[in-house]
This record gives sequence, structure tokens and C-alpha cells, in this order.
Amino acid sequence: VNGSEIELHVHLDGAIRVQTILDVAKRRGISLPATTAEELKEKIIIHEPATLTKFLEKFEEYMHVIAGDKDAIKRIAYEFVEDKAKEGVIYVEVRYSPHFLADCDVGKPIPWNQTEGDLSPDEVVRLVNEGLREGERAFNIKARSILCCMRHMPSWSIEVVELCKKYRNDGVVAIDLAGDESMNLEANPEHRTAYEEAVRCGIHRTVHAGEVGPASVVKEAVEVLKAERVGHGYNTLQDPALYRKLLEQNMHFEMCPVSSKLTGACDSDFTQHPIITFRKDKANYSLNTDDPLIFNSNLLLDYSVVHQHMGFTEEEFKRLVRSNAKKHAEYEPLRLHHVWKARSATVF
Ligand SMILES: O=c1[nH]cnc2c1ncn2[C@@H]1O[C@H](CO)[C@@H](O)[C@H]1O
Repeated sequence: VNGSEIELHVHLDGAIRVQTILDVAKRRGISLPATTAEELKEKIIIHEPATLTKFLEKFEEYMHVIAGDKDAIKRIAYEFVEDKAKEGVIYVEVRYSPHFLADCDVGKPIPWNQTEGDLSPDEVVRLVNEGLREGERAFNIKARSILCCMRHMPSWSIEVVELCKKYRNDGVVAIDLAGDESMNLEANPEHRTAYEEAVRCGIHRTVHAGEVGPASVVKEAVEVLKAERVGHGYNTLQDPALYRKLLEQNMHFEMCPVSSKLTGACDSDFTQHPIITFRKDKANYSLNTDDPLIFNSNLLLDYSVVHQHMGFTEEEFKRLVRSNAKKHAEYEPLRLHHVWKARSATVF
């Protein structure tokens, strides 16, 4: 870690401080199955490789505490920037589902068993933006955001792209599609419609694909949803023709080493990890934490894993999307699109 890192794939709702969850629960009178930060942490974190489904269930331990609460939402955004600044990050794109943090205008059932309130997805985005802006000023780094559609909630997707359009001048830089990859696009055409609107309006696009799903999901993400970056993408390697094509296109892959082990996406033996192949082939990729709360991790841990177990050298770290970030992060907002495309340092 050289103090000018960039991070492109991290979920805001997977990067909350345990203490904040406790504080907010206490203030709101919400009971939790733990009274100390240590106890709560034990409930939330994953120690051993699990499955993506098991991992996604972890959000149920605490999302009901934060969702629907204006102060909490602004606070997690602000604290997120502080935590990233402490990790030496100077440019971060943080993603979340506005609907998952709202308690009205989300249809039924309201997420996390909440009773209906007055916090809409639109208001959530405004609050996160406020928290991020205040964090940027306080900690002197740049924090942008990506709004997530959820695979299992196609009815939200059109609203997500509309929010991306509405807040594009307030630090919202792209749209994402997260959640369980086994839900296909044919059955959920709304995601496709939302991404078409994103293309039409010049909203940048990334998609979770090939994390636990097969290479065909990556292909669909790139060819149908016109993704400009792929979230994870490990299983791209199962389709050599697709892999070659994406290498030629200089497609950016947002890789998350620690996450890939604990979600069971990749073999737990890091020495067999797909990232080794991407590195060998000089692919365009970044290293990211994904959900540091649940993985009990930080960016340094992801960097040290690839250093210790995948033979990463200082040379490779220099080639990664990091070294030139400082120069680029200082560009005016328009030029930040160059960062968004995340070309590696040698390509900048
Ligand atoms: O690694 C992942 N793969 C797929 N979906 C994820 C991952 N991490 C988090 N989320 C999902 O994205 C939502 C918005 O931030 C989270 O609430 C979680 O459901």
C-alpha cells in the first residue's frame, strides 16, 4: 500500500462499522443478538469459505438497523470515506442498492421486514451523497458512488437508472447489477431495459458476473447489458474465446481476492486462483475488498493475500490500477470518467 490506492468494487452496506450498527440499534431501540462489538462481529463475519447465498444472508443480521434511518445512512457514508482514507485510498467508488436502505416507495414486501416509513430510494441517494461529500472534505479523498440493481428485484431497475441520471452531477458515476447471478435476464427483462437506458444516456455500466455464475453470465453482461466493467468475472476463464476477446478489448475486471475465497466463488487454495491467470495475461483489473465488514478485511489484506499466496511482485502492483490514480483523481469531475474506465496505469 503506497498511500495512493484506488478501490472500485466495495459495497457500502458491506462496509459498515460494527460499532455504528450497535449505536444505531441502541438509539432506535432495536434489539440485536449481541451487546458488544466483539459479539456482534462474531455474528456477522464469515471465517470459513461458504456459499454466495449464505454470504448474502449475512446482510439480514444488521440491515434492518440501518435501513430507514436518515442519520444512520448519512453516517455510514461519511464513516466509509474516513475508513478508506485511513487505508491510503485516494479515489473510491462505493456501491449500494438505494432500495435496500429505504422504507417507502419500494413496493411490497418492504426489505428487512421494515414497517413503512417515509424514506424513499431517492432520499437515500441524497443522504449518501451528503455523507460522501462531507467525508471527502474532511479526509481529502474522492468518493464516487455506483447504484445497484438487484438480480431478484427487477421491478427496481428502471428507478435505479433514473436515479443514476438524476444524480450524475452529484457523484453517482455508474449503474451495477448485484445479487444472485442464477437469476437470468430472459426471465427479468427489466434489467436489460434499465441498462439500455443507461447506454442511451451515457451512464457507465458494471455488472456482477462470473463470480459464482458461469462464463455465459459474463458474456451476457458484456453483450446484452453492454457492461464496461465486470464485477469479479473469475469464471470468464471457463470460456477461452470470450476471455481472449475481453483481453483484447481491455475489459476491466474488478477482482476481490478475500471475498472470492469466503463466498466460495473460487477454490480456497489461493495458489490456484484465477487472478494468477489474469495477471499472467496482463489483463486490466483492480483489487478490491467487496464487503470488508462481512469478510473482516481491508484493502491491505487483499493486497497481502496476492503478494503472499499468488506471487505478486512490486512490478505487478505498479502495473495495477493504482499508480497513476493520484494524477487522475485530481482531474475535474468530467475527466473522472477516465478513472471510471479504470485502464491500468500503463494504458492511461
Ligand atoms: O459479492 C457479491 N456478489 C453479489 N452481490 C453482492 C456481493 N456483495 C454484496 N452484494 C449485494 O449487493 C447489495 C448492494 O450493495 C448488497 O446488499 C448485497 O445484497
